[in-house]
Amino acid sequence: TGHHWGYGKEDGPSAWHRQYPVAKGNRQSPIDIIPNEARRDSTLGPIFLKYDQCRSLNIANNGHSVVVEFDDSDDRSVVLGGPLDNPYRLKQFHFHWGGKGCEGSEHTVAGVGYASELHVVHWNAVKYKTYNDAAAAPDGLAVLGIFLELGDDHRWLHMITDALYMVKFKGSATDFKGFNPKCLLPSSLHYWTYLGSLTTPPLHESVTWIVLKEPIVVSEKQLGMFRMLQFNGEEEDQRMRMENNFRPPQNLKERIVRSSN
Ligand SMILES: Cc1cc(=S)c(O)co1
Ligand SMILES: [Zn+2]
Repeated sequence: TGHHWGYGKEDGPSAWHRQYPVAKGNRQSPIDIIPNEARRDSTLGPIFLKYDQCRSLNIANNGHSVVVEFDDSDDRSVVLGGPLDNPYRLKQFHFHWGGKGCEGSEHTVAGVGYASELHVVHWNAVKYKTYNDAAAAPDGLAVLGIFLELGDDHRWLHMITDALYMVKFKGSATDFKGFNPKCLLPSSLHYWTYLGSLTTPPLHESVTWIVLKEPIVVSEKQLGMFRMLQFNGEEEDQRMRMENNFRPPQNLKERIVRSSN
């Protein structure tokens, strides 16, 4: 009920602080990553993505993005290593993108954005009993950020774009079994890491960000399929194309970004 947040003029990122004051906090995301200012940290090991036993469940339109959810009832699929003190359980992944031909990533690199950004969300089930507890804790979440740049068709992205017509409207969902996000990774797992937040309300400052340096390549045609999604529900008479669902970079404040070797 009541006025919900969105990406429009009245309800977009510049207005979120009214209902979510943490929007002006000290560890907000995304940020502009400046490679030359990132601290190379030899104590930062590689990250490991153990996704072989992952079990995808469904794909849904939540009115803000398209989300693929996983069975997180055990430690079958986790991310570990790098800046993380223990394994974090795979929960969901979703995307942020721009309008046709425009930038739509959330993190930028030396002021330059990409066409889109994939977020793979994991939670600390070692320290927290539920995802919701973890989502509100300073070391509760680990989100892998992967940039999408425009070029040739991505060999596997069609598995997602082929399903988008089933989740056109807010509140729609459909079965989505047997999808392994490993197929959406670039060849290198070199990364930048820093302490930040969710990039959508409630903007909890609970995320250890791991942003991969190497983008994956998708075609304008494939990315255009995401823009067939709508922010609105089927019953709403105001049709709003789902695009530009990204938050702009936030103040780094007293943080440093570290770089894997
Ligand atoms: C949990 C979660 C994380 C991100 S980054 C997002 O955009 C929405 O929900
Ligand atoms: Zn996100």
